[in-house]
This record gives sequence, structure tokens and C-alpha cells, in this order.
Amino acid sequence: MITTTETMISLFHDFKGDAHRGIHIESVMTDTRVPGRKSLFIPIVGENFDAHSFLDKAIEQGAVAALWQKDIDLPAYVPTDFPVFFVEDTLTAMQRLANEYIRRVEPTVVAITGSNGKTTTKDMAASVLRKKFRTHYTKGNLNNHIGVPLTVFAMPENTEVLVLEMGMNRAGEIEVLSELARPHYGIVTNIGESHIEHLGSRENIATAKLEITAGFRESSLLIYDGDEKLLAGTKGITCGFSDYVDRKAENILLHDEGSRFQVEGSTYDLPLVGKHNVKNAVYVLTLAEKLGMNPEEVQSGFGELTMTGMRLEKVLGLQGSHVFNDTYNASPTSMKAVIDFLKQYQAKSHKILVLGDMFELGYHSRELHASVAESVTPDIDAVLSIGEDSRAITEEVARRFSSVLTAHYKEKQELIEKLKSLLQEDSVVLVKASRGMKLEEVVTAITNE
Ligand SMILES: CC(=O)N[C@H]1[C@@H](OP(=O)(O)OP(=O)(O)OC[C@H]2O[C@@H](n3ccc(=O)[nH]c3=O)[C@H](O)[C@@H]2O)O[C@H](CO)[C@@H](O)[C@@H]1O[C@H](C)C(=O)N[C@@H](C)C(=O)N[C@H](CCC(=O)N[C@@H](CCC[C@@H](N)C(=O)O)C(=O)O)C(=O)O
Ligand SMILES: Nc1ncnc2c1ncn2[C@@H]1O[C@H](COP(=O)(O)OP(=O)(O)OP(=O)(O)O)[C@@H](O)[C@H]1O
Ligand SMILES: C[C@@H](N)C(=O)N[C@H](C)C(=O)O
Repeated sequence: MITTTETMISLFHDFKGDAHRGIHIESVMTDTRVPGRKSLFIPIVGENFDAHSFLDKAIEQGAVAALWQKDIDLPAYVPTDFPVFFVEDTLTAMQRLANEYIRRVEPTVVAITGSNGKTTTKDMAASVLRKKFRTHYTKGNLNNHIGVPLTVFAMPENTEVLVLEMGMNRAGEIEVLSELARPHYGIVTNIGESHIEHLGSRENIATAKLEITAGFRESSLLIYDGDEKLLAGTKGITCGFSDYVDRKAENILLHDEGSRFQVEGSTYDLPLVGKHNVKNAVYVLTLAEKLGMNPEEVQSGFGELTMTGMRLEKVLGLQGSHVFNDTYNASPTSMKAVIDFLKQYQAKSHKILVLGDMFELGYHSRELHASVAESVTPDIDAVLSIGEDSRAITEEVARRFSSVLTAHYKEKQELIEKLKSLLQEDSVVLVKASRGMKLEEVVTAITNE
């Protein structure tokens, strides 16, 4: 249950209809294409639609009240007793309602941001914390100005810990989300190059990520990447691999199914591959410790990870090959991190990289694409690229290593045909690009049906 129309009167004084009846509202509807029994309809003005034109459908789908932008005429067909709350802006009102719900439920709030690893760290945190607390967390990647409120509205009233992923591609966006959520804990996973097109520099990205402290309370705590020089001196707990961090991962053993590492003498086994995920895990175990969990409880959570797909997701490929689907998103930092993982992968020795364009890298996109080649070594047998700017990757690899097979494609089908011709039992393929490239289509084409 989210609220009642009676409670909403205290937030939104300008209303019509039988709001005083205290109608129970059990969910929020922002999409009339999805049923919402006893829901509050919040019409959002988007890129393709203005949802104000769907009020009739909303009522049909189960809405029992609605927010309404004051500068838009209310349709004549609206029943006189149907509660409508008039607001300046429905999105801002939705965020205010979410803040009110958090104040009512009073969970411990954990906010996670960073250029890479937000979803992974959020999923890890949820898997660990739910061992001890009633935990609600962001589903998938619903992490923006709309996704965060929707996550809050879906929170059960008995929630003890709320884990929110906070994304951004412009300055100021995380500040809004942090002030909405008022986190007790914040995590900054890393500072990469994601969305640098809009931010202009990594320094600006770091500043934007630190907006996560905007809504902090007096006792709130930041846990962050201590290896990142742009964050040096920030108040909080530093995590990472350097000797000077507060929580250092040591004695790291990377293997094909995950890793083993120690932090302050406690040993952890993480069933997630990649050294970058060791650091993500240190954020989580540090958070869990602050919430009173012991290493055994944390390890139990690591052993029951429920992860969102398309993040180094391993599937069986044609000819008995292994395929790692890392197609949700990509930036130079994350692309280099997974290439390092592929070089260390032991189960297969014929290693193929399929790399697509990375978006929103701005003016320096081509040189940032080329920089990915710095991680490629002759351990990699083939690099196939697709898109516009990723040609810079294969060109730079070819310049560095004549032994590595390189090819660039504009069309997925051509790349798929070449890739199928290369596959052998001993092959391992890693596929990665920005979301907009939709390279999961390549993964599908080379995996066993
Ligand atoms: C606004 C919205 O929710 N849109 C969703 C909608 O898109 P559609 O094009 O159909 O509608 P419009 O947005 O034009 O319409 C406005 C509203 O009208 C509703 N509506 C439409 C038709 C209809 O018949 N009835 C209706 O009621 C509609 O529902 C809208 O509310 O549907 C799509 C398909 O389901 C959704 O994909 C689309 O969702 C958008 C993309 C969205 O922002 N969803 C959030 C809930 C979300 O969190 N999505 C995440 C991705 C977030 C992300 O990209 N994060 C970035 C950081 C970026 C931060 C910020 N600057 C930003 O730009 O987002 C990151 O790097 O992680 C997800 O989908 O995974
Ligand atoms: N700490 C990290 N450092 C560098 N790369 C990372 C890190 N964590 C994850 N990655 C890489 O980034 C990819 C995306 O991970 P994830 O989806 O968790 O990040 P995200 O921040 O949620 O991304 P997005 O901004 O697209 O939502 C992973 O598959 C992996 O390749
Ligand atoms: C999906 C959104 N979070 C994102 O990462 N956009 C990049 C730049 C893309 O479109 O792939």
C-alpha cells in the first residue's frame, strides 16, 4: 500500500473529486499499457507520448486517482468523483510522493552510483543484505529520475533496507535522486568515461557522482573507489587494491568461475568473474559490516547471487564454445576490464573479442575507442568490431599485433557469418558494446538453441 487520497491532500492541496474518502492506493501507474489495480495514475510527458492523453485507458486499467499537470485541460469524460490532484509537474510530484513514502516506511537507504558496476554491485548488495534484512532493491536497470521513484513505490511497507541504483548522464541528476532518497549509505563504484559527452571530463563525472551525498543525513557514510585519484580526500571509506585504501582486497585468486580474495584476514569466494567484481564485492562486504553482518553471513550471500543479465553472462556457444554476453553497456574502462578477464580465462585458449561502438564519448570518441587496444595482447586470437567508431579499435590492434586477426563490419549479419566460421570447440567469445548497439543479437546467433 502506497498511500490514500486523504494523505495525498496533505501533499497536493489543489484537487477535485472525492479525495476525502481516503481511497486506498496500492500502486503507481505510469504506463496504461500495463494494468494497475487500485493505482495512482501519474501521466509523464515523454519523448514519444504525453500520457495525459491516456486517462480514460488508465481508469479502465484500474486507476482510482490521478496526478494532473495544471497547464493541461482535464478531459470532460472524467467522473466528477474521480480524485485528481493538480500539480505543476507530474514528474516532480512523483518524486515528492516517493520521498514521502520513504519517510513513512523509514528503511535504511543504500544508494549506489558510478560509471560502471552500479547494477552488479546493487545485485550483490541485495543478495547479501537479504540474508539478514527485509530488502527491496532496484529491478534490472531502473535507475533514473523515473526508475528510482518506481522502485520506491514498489517497496513493501515492512522493508528494512532499500537498495537504489542511481544513474545519470548529466550533472544534477544524481543530486535530485539523492535528495529524494536521503541515503544512509552511498557507494561510488568507479569513475570511468560513461556519458563523458555530456559531462565533458572525468573530473566532471567524479563531481556528478559525488552528488550522491547531496541527500546525506548527518550520520550517512560514503563507501567508494579508493584507487581513483579523482576521489582522493573524499570523506568516507575507501576500498580497492592500493596499499593506502581503508579496505584492501588481498591475495586475489582469479579463476574461470569467479575469484577468491581476502579483506582484513577474512576469505571470500565470489562466483562472479573479473577483477573489477572483486572491488565491487569489497564495497558490498564493507556495507554489510556497517549494517552488523559478519563475514560468514556475507559469504553466504555471495553464494546465492541473483544477477541481472548481460553482464559477463556466460552461455554455451556453437561448436562447444563459451560465450560471455556483456552487451548491456560499454565504456573504455569497462571494455578494458573485461578484456583483462578474457586474457586470464583458462578453460578455452582460442579467444575472440567482438566489440561494438561505445556511445556518448563525445569529441574524443575515436581515440577513446582506440585506447581499448592497449588491453589487447597476442593472447587474443581475433578482434572483430562493428559500428562506426569501433573501427579504431581493430585498426589500432592490427597496428600493434600482426598475429591477431582483425576485421571491422558495418552489418551484424556479416560479422556473425565470419564469427561462425571462426568458432571451434576451444573458442571463447566475449561480446561487448553500448546498449544502443544491441549486440545481444550476435550472442543469440552463435549460441546453441
Ligand atoms: C518515461 C518512460 O517511462 N518511458 C517508457 C516508455 O517509453 P515510451 O516511448 O513508450 O513512452 P514515452 O516515454 O514517450 O511516454 C511517456 C509516458 O507515456 C506512457 N505511455 C505511453 C504509451 C501508452 O500507450 N500509454 C502510456 O501510458 C509511457 O509509459 C510513459 O510513462 O515505455 C518504454 C517501453 O516500456 C520504456 O523503455 C520507457 O522507459 C524509459 C526509457 C525510462 O526512462 N524508463 C525508466 C523507468 C528507467 O529507469 N529505464 C531504465 C534505463 C535508465 C537509463 O537509461 N539509465 C542511464 C542513466 C540515464 C539517466 C537519465 N539521464 C536518463 O536519460 O534516463 C544509465 O546509464 O544507466 C531501463 O529501462 O533499464
Ligand atoms: N567496478 C568496475 N570497473 C570497471 N568495469 C566494471 C566494473 N563493474 C562492472 N564493470 C563492467 O561494466 C559492465 C556493466 O556493469 P553494470 O551493468 O553493473 O554497470 P552499470 O554501472 O549498472 O552500467 P549502466 O550505467 O549501463 O547501468 C560489466 O559487465 C563489466 O563489464
Ligand atoms: C541504456 C543507457 N543507460 C546507456 O547506457 N546508454 C548508452 C550510451 C547506450 O545507448 O548504449
